[in-house]
Amino acid sequence: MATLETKAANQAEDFQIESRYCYDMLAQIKLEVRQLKNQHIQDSQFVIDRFSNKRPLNDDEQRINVPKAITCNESKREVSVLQNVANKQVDKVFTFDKVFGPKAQQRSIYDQAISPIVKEVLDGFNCTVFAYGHTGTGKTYTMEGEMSNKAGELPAEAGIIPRAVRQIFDTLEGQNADYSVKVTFWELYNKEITNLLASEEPSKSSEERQKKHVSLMEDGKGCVVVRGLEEEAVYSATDIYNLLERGAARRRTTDTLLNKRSSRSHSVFTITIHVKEMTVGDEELIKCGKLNLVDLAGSENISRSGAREARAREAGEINKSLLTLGRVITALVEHSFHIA
Ligand SMILES: Nc1ncnc2c1ncn2[C@@H]1O[C@H](COP(=O)(O)OP(=O)(O)OP(=O)(O)O)[C@@H](O)[C@H]1O
Repeated sequence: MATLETKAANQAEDFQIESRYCYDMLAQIKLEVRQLKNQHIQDSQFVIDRFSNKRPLNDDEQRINVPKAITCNESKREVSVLQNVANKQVDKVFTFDKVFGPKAQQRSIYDQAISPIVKEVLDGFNCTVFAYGHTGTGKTYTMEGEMSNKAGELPAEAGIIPRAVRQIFDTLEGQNADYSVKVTFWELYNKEITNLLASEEPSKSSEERQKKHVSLMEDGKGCVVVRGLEEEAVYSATDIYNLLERGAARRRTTDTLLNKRSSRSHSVFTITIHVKEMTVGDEELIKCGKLNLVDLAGSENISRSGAREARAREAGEINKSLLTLGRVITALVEHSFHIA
């Protein structure tokens, strides 16, 4: 009899295929939701862009000659999943807003897919970028990559988060703006939220630390807030890189058959920017934009990842939450009032 976890895993997989999210060991899907909402726009509107990014084969995969599972056609914006059914090649073709092949560099993905979103955040919009995909496909690499080198320069392998941070500070400083920037970084593991930026309290046991409750609540205005999560004020890109390094090192990861350092949690890094605008008369206008950068835990085929017992339960939780997220996004796209 199928366990609840296995059912959730199977449902998640079916969902991914049915809802045209092509998934595969080698394919990484980035899904981004931009919520256009600020002081001047009352109605919020959602724009969904889907990007597909295929990572290159790693050394182990090349050594054992892993067969090609997908191909990308960047100009046609298509990803084909290669399938052989009863000795017949029956490929499935998926179309995206933009497809990045295995040779795509971190910089080009950022410039084409993310930089326009960061500009909107600086204009006072709230935007969210999700990295979504099968385990081991490069979500954390794309979101974090290499943070920054000692000289504070961006290395070629820097991912979306360090690049977004750099763009935000370069723009604000270039405009000579009167601004403040705050960040939060937290992870959702099973049903527990952990503040990844909490200061170290070596005297306290992990049990005691967990008692400091951080929980998801509704604020009564239809918005979700994370209660107990303190925002950290930051004054430079380097401040954020230091915090990020501390936070990223605390994320729960484990060794699976599909990824040596697999993230077992969803992580959410949020940058909130307040910019003082010109004043008219006595009125002072503050522009506020928020950028959420979400690195989701990998959707997982439990048998292929080698997960057992607690790990299989954990994978079940991951798949269940991804399934729910998928349903929420589908409901937003269809402007439904209810989530099926
Ligand atoms: N474009 C790329 N170029 C080179 N190496 C990559 C690329 N994408 C991913 N990798 C490497 O592949 C491995 C798996 O990537 P990563 O940990 O980012 O996957 P993930 O999707 O976050 O997995 P999980 O869901 O299990 O956490 C890492 O060693 C990473 O450095």
